[in-house]
This record gives sequence, structure tokens and C-alpha cells, in this order.
Amino acid sequence: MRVDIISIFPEYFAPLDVSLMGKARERGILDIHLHQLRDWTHDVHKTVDDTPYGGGPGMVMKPEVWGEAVDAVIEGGRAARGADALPRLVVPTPSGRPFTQEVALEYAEEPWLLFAPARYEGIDSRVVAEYGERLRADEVSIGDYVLAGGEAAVLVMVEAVGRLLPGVLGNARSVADDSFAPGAMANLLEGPVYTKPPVWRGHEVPEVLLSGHHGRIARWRRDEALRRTLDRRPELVARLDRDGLDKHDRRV
Ligand SMILES: COc1ccc2nc(C(=O)O)sc2c1
Repeated sequence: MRVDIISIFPEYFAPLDVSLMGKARERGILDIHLHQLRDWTHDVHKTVDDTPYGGGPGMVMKPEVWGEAVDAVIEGGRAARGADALPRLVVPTPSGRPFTQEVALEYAEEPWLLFAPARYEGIDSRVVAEYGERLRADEVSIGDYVLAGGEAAVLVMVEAVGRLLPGVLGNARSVADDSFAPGAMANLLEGPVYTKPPVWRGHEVPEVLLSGHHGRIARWRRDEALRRTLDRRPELVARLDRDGLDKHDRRV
């Protein structure tokens, strides 16, 4: 997967050089290209923003600069991926549709993502309109809070998507057992996890996990996932369709 990120703070993405994402890049599974938005300005101050039409607080990012940057990055990617290749454009914004595990799985199927994190009050809305005419352009939010800019959201999304790519996680089952993963764990939070020692400061590991009885362990884990979800995210349990709850679940 190719990932292009255009930002006025490309240094913000240094964390993508370490840990899982760093290894995925070294192994060629993830091909990340960072771009400084100000490289596409033409004034001495490298201006990327201006006052909002209609008045109001803050500044809006200029469409001309973003347009030149996105065009150039697409051309650059096409040199590597073919003359007709197009990325999926992802613009983080508090007003976007929720970024969920389902969206992460969808993005993990894309060969090329282009992230456009904004600062200030956001990017002139004509940019998404312009590119939405010829490629898939999404406005997404990672949560119901407002960040100082889209860069942190891009870091979150690149990690959530990157870890789903084949070969990135050592144990493929880890993805299947994720909270929110499709299948048996869909809409359920992961339950508690334990490792050695069996007793730590008087806290014992639940006996069932030491039993070696895989059926009982699987049942216990499901019960704990359901219990935790009911306690912390009751609205997710409502999403569990009738098939998602088995006869044992009703007693949790
Ligand atoms: C100005 O650009 C921003 C500002 C806040 C913000 N918050 C996001 C979120 O997903 O919560 S994306 C995003 C982009």
C-alpha cells in the first residue's frame, strides 16, 4: 500500500518510522511518502491560509495551494503506479463521518491512500468537491472531540489501517480477535488479558485461563467481552443482532 501525506508539519509523522509501522515500511508492505504543503506556495511567506468568506473566527486553508499539491502528489504516485492510478483521498475533519474499524478494513483494501490533514479552520470545501468528481474523497473524524489539526487523526488512521495489512502483525489471529473486528467479536470490546505470574501482588489470574480447557476459556472470554461492553459501551450491545447473541449470552 502506498500512502501519501501532505501537511505543513510533515515532521509530525516521525512516529511512523518506529515499531510496527516502521517495520512494515522497511519490509515494503507500507510505502509512505511525506510532503510539505508549503512547497506549493508562491509567495515569500509561503502562505497557505486566508480569512473565511462570510466572516467568522480563524483562517481557512487556500484551495489553490492544496490543488497544486494534490495534483503534484497524484502525478508522483502515477509515475510509480501507472498513468491511470488514482488514490483515495482522506481528509480528517471534526465534521466527517466516523472512522471505525469497518472503515479501517475498507481502507486496508485500497492500494493507495492520500491523506490531507488540515490546520486552522479546515480546507476550502471546494478541494474535496473538486477531487470528489474523479476519485473517492472521504471526510472522516476519529472521534467526537476537536484536535488542533488533522495530523494526529492521520497517525491514528495509518496505524489502524497499516496493522491490518497482511504480514504486518506477527499473529494474524490478533486482527480477528480485535475489538470491533467482524465476526464473533463484532461490536464487542475485548475482555481482560493476563500473563505470568499467576499471582501478582495478591491479584490472581482467573482460574479458567489456567485450566487448559479451550471451550471454557473461549466461553469465559466471550462472557467477559459482553460484560465489559454492557458496562462501558451499552449502545454497542444493542447492535448485536439476534444472531450475534447466543443462548448463553442472555445470562450475562
Ligand atoms: C483543522 O483541521 C482539523 C481540526 C480538528 C480535527 N479533529 C479531528 C477529529 O477527527 O477529531 S480531524 C481535525 C482536523
